[in-house]
Amino acid sequence: MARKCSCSVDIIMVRHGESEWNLKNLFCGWYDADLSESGVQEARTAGEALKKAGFKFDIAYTSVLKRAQNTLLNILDVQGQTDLPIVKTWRLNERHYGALTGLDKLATVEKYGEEQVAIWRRSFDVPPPPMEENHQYYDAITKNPSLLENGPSPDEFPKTESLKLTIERTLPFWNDIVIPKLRAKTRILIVAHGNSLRGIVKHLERISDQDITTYNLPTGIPFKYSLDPNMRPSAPLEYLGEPDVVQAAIDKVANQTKKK
Ligand SMILES: O=C(OP(=O)(O)O)[C@H](O)COP(=O)(O)O
Repeated sequence: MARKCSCSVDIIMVRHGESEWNLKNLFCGWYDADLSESGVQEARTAGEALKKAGFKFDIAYTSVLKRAQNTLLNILDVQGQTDLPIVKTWRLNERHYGALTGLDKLATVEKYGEEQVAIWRRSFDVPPPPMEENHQYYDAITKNPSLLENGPSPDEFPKTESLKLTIERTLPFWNDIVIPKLRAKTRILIVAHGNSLRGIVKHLERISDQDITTYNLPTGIPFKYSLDPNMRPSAPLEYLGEPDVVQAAIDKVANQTKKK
């Protein structure tokens, strides 16, 4: 009888809980907004879901931005692995939202129209206009100590990013760091952002440039991939949450640019 092979390996990813700027409905990108009160609660609920499902990890990866880092710390606090090694990388940062950083999403729709904002927000390869030095948040971003310590080199530092550009700097992390660890059966938790994770999901599920434009990830709900020996998922991502709760959280993100 042929031996059954448990060759698949799981990886868990989470978009951080609601941030103060998600709550205010502002484009955030590389601005270092912290979690809102509900964001902290979402993170703790994510920790409970992981604990209930019995997940244990060997290492966690997160971005250099505090909304992702604090989500991770809250998850680990609840799930019981506060001593887990944590690696921070700018390659998991949210996409840089360029000149849109700090703008209200609905006010931006009113000024530029729904179609233009949809292109900036969800098109695959059209970046928002670049952030110039006179931008209100230029110094807050370029002088953020966390970004100076663990960020990109000055020549890699973006002024804006499309999803395509975001994927181009996230994939080296996936291919060079995550894949070898997964091959060694390391149990990995990644806590990152809406668009850096959309990039990874697009890559794994081979979602087309067109279809990714309507794909949204909810805040604070962990999802799992089981990857085969070729590091390909045999199925779409699986959320650790009730389907109606997941769908409501996805719709909330999709509707951020729609009038109530
Ligand atoms: O910073 C952001 O994402 P994040 O809250 O996942 O870090 C963006 O403002 C998300 O906005 P979007 O969903 O309009 O791309």
